[in-house]
Amino acid sequence: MSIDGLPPLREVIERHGLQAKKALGQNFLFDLNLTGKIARTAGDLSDATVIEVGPGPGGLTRALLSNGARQVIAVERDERCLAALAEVSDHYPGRLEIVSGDALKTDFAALASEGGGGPVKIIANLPYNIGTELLVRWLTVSEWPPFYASMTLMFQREVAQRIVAAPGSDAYGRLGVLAGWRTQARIAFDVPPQAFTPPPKVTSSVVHLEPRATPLPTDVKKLGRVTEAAFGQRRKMLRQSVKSLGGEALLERAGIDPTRRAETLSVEEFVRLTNTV
Ligand SMILES: C[S@@+](CC[C@H](N)C(=O)[O-])C[C@H]1O[C@@H](n2cnc3c(N)ncnc32)[C@H](O)[C@@H]1O
Repeated sequence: MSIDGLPPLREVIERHGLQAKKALGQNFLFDLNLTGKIARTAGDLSDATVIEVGPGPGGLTRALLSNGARQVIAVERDERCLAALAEVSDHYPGRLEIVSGDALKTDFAALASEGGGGPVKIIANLPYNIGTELLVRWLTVSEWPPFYASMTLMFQREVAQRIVAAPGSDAYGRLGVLAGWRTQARIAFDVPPQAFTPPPKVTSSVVHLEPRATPLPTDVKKLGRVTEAAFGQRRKMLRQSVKSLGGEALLERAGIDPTRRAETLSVEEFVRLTNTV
């Protein structure tokens, strides 16, 4: 037995024949200290509805529940994992809802509204192949403040660095502007490849994001067009890179020096530029 009273994860995996599938981005976490650390990064869960994407055999799910999550709603695509997850659900009666399906086809706001109330916290060791796409969807939800109070998510470190990047750094680009527009994001800690089974090729990082207290209103599609143009030619001066959107005249109207480059603009300046287009 593990400290949570359930069988050790390695045994669960073997008993249910859960060989990791690469196509599903399956890199499992067995270390309860580590899954506990991820759960604690999300803060107090006792009042929360937690949404987890990709519970797999239930390593992180178990940590969320043993760290007191009032309710966990977990969306898993791999039907082979459902029996193992049902055992976790039996161990924590009434606290784990398993949704069998594809996260990319899931309406998370609707799912959250079916929960028992309290703040919604998204916590996941995401499959790498769909992690960025899911994050972008959650950042661009039309209702603001959003349905979630926070997101605590595992990414490849390189992606995590792009999410939290500040102006002036090489990692700063479209993803950083989008994340900074809507949230305050920080890297909580790194996780080495050998913490996973099987180990991925690269180091991972847990990122914690909270919606900005003061929103920066703009049109997300327009913001996307501006950052695409600006970072499409990131080494060029803005008067050149945003020429198709109005070039020098636009930049002057927005009060931005046309000789600057995209990577020097703050998120607030990108929003101002977008609202001037
Ligand atoms: C990196 S593993 C994490 C597993 C487990 N949470 C852990 O930490 O050990 C990613 C999980 O996401 C699941 N997954 C992959 N694509 C998915 C999708 N489109 N929708 C829902 N789950 C998906 C995989 O089957 C796998 O269980």
